[in-house]
Amino acid sequence: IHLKEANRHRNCCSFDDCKLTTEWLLSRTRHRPKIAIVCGSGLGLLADNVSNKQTFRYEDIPNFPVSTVPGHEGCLVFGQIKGKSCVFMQGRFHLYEGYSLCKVTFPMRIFKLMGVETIVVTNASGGLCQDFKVGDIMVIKDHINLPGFAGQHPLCGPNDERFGIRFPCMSDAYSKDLRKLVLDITAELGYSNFVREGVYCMVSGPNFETIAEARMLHILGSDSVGMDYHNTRRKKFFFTKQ
Ligand SMILES: O=P(O)(O)O[C@H]1O[C@H](CO)[C@@H](O)[C@H]1O
Ligand code: HPA
Repeated sequence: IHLKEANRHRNCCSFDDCKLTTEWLLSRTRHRPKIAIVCGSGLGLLADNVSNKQTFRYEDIPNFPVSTVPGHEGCLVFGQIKGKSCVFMQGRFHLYEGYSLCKVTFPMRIFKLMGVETIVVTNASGGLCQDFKVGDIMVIKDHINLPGFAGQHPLCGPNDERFGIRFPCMSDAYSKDLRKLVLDITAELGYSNFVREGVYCMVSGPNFETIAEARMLHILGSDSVGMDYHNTRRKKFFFTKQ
């Protein structure tokens, strides 16, 4: 038990650590998801209505951190939506919980090893754009990784090419096709008046921004700000709810 607890905080994000966790999961589920959905604060209910549901508590998964924030259930849920296998994170990890960014992003490596190709990330965030209203949904088209500027980055350290290249290109981080799909579908549903596109800025939290900080982030080009690490590569996109 002590070792299990220690591993939650130990970095243990090596290829072998990730392989162990992936094999543990794949030997316990028949699901082979191609889509992963990360549920932000209060959005865990997205996983409630999947068929053939199978749930693992984070505390039972080797090397997985646990959720410590209210509104983050702490479960990995496998299931099908319209016949497509998906995996949901009911609760994500944050830098402000005391986890390293390597640990915060650990599930992304597991998803990659499991064969996931598309990641949908959702979170609660603060609107900076004057046109946004409380409750609007923003589809993220690009981001500013503020902690990354100060060396807080999960890809710092030795690079294992099995996970990807040393210098990933980020000029097309969020899939244009998927973003268009969201905008088309929400328009069809008549939601266009509260669905926006914009630039998300990550800060470490846990305090919300001062007025001066919020103004600065807006001047720098951010439309919304949150404490969630979403630094992703291709084929991924995410929503953020203001
Ligand atoms: O939806 P989540 O991930 O919780 O995002 C944001 O919401 C919480 C603050 O209200 C913080 O955790 C912040 O990161
Ligand atoms: O206004 C905010 N700022 C940072 N993180 C947040 N998460 C929810 N709202 C906010």
